[in-house]
Amino acid sequence: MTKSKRIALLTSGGDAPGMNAAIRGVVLACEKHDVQVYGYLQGYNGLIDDNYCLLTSDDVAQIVHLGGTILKSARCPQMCDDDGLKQAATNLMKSKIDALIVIGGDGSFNGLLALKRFWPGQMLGLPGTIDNDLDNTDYTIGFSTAINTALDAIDKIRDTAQAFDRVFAIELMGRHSGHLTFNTGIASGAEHIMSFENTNVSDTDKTLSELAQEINVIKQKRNRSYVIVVAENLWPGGVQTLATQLKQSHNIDCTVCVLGHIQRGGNPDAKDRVMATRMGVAAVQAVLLGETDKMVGEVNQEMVLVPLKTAIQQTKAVNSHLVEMQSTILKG
Ligand SMILES: Nc1ncnc2c1ncn2[C@@H]1O[C@H](COP(=O)(O)OP(=O)(O)O)[C@@H](O)[C@H]1O
Ligand SMILES: O=P(O)(O)OC[C@H]1O[C@](O)(COP(=O)(O)O)[C@@H](O)[C@@H]1O
Repeated sequence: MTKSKRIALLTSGGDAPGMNAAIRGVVLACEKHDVQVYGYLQGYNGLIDDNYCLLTSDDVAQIVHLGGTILKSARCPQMCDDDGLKQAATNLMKSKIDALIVIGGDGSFNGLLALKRFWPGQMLGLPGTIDNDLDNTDYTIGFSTAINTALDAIDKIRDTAQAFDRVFAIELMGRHSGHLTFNTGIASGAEHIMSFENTNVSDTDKTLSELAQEINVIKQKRNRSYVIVVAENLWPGGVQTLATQLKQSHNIDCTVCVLGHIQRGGNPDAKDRVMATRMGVAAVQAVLLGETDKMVGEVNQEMVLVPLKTAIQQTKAVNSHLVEMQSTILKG
């Protein structure tokens, strides 16, 4: 790649701690190779509205430790129709962009593949989502930090739960995958994990009775706190409904806490900062080598390039050993 090459960079979908570290990695690697970085703002909206700023090492000097994303993020429905895609392609061509790097989740990668129909440039994706649901990478940017954030919150809930011998149901994010719920549940010593991988919601009465029985057994042995972690979008009606049903059907008081967007914020931990930086640099190297339509992933601590199509073919399953282990050491 010669001096005049241009890379467009944007963050899309749910923001994730470590996105800024990835942005910094891209910008610093580009500066080493005299590549200009066009930072498009607010996800794909920036491409459609031609809203960008040129990024230099000065702009990324103090961001490695910051959560969120300096480029802002968004969900951009216009990318799902041809008019939006054509507008994005026109703007990329107008600025003579050679390659587009998108930091986001599987939806954002679908956006890249859709844009391919109208724009011939190189495309690279970096996995950025707290959900860790992208296949062909061991981890996504933000997952590790989100677990630690949730863990910190649950440890605090445990203190008050223990003081009152209360039952708590705590809802975790993850959209339709249980990576956050399972890992946080195990790390926090939750008495019960309710996630897609281990919970039958087709017969909620049965599941509820079994849960109530478990809670009662523990409470009879010795009154103490009981923490249930619940994946969002799992229980019909949500976690509040679960608590109401426990009271109505089994006379068990259950306090609800929805951790929500707190899991998306905060300073990225060391693991996310290092991995995101590596991924940003690896993406630029891939562009310089002429690669396209690939996701940069981390497998066994090595950077890998995976075709975008393969990366989004299926959602990454929660490690079955974790699910099995949990059912061995604790019911639920
Ligand atoms: N099928 C698609 N075609 C075109 N663009 C898409 C498609 N799916 C998602 N996108 C774009 O990617 C954005 C982010 O996707 P979303 O699923 O919300 O988050 P994530 O990238 O974190 O999975 C969407 O708002 C949209 O702009
Ligand atoms: O902030 P929003 O738009 O309500 O989205 C919430 C969703 O975003 C996430 O936090 C992250 O998901 P994505 O990375 O796929 O966008 C999910 O866990 C959650 O279901």
